[in-house]
Amino acid sequence: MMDVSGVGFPSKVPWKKMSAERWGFAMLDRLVLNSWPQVIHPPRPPKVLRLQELENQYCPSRWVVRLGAEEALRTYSQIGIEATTRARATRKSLLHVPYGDGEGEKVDIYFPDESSEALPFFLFFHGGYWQSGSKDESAFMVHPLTAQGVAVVIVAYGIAPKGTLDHMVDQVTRSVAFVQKRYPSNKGIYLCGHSAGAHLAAMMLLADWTKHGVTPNLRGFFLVSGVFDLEPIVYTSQNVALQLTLEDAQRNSPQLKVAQAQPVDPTCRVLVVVGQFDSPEFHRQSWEFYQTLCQGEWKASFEELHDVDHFEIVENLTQKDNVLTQIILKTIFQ
Ligand SMILES: N[C@@H](CC(=O)c1ccccc1NC=O)C(=O)O
Repeated sequence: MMDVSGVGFPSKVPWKKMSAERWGFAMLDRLVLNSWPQVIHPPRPPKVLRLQELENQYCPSRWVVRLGAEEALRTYSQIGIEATTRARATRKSLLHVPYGDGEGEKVDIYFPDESSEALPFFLFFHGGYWQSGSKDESAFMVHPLTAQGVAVVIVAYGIAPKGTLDHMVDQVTRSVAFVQKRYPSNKGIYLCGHSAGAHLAAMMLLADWTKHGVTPNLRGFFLVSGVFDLEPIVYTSQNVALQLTLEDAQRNSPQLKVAQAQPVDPTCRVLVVVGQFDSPEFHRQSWEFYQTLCQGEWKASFEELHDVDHFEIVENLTQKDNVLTQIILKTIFQ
């Protein structure tokens, strides 16, 4: 018998909705990943099977239970486009504002009705495995947040294969510094990222602001269904466009570095949140990152959101009475 007693699993995954075959693979994969690179007994399964399962774990659309994978991706994109069209038509905004000289280094800023600049600023970094998505389809949360007096900034960054991950991290750092410089009387800067965007937001926990001539007034992080240890990504098809070496992946893994980093402001909140229907690997990534934050001096919390998958978790930010929208507003106005 395999000893699975050490295989910690922090959350309620929808086992009932998951086929026995998927459950078996998921468990097998946890055993392999948790013991990687040591040899485990009984012998490891054939390499091809492990790679297939890794691929599966890191393909969020395959874990959507309410829709087929392609339809889930289409719906996500459609809701993002609709929310962005509505935000641009109904909110006061500054669109395509450059935060740097590089191609595509632009932000869209959406404002509440009041004309003050002494507002909380909420920056959003979209997902898409650092190789898809754009600010032009990612203004999900603009309506409910601006309605409550929060300025929302949707950030564009140069995706792969043109952009490298190191460059994306640098761009995101400059976008945060830009907002602080442009709105020095802000009432707090809050960073939110989804999936790959949560990784980019988490890298800001490690940023060296001295190089940027400003220390942003960072008051909170919302890391939604993120990837914080990039090593497994190297072995998936996502790496065809990304071309990460193991060293690139380690250098850009907040999971490996955040325990040693010092918060600029120890009262800054870090919320790690994952959807109930995210894959076991996504649950592991979020839970382990949260645990590591707790070992350091970060004021971290963890939420598993009931009855949502990798895409609904962000789609629902279009709604004011959604649980995550309410958590965000409570954190900002506590
Ligand atoms: N090709 C991926 C797409 C994906 O992962 C994704 C798409 C939109 C927003 C976030 C995503 N995941 C991580 O960044 C999939 O099929 O799930």
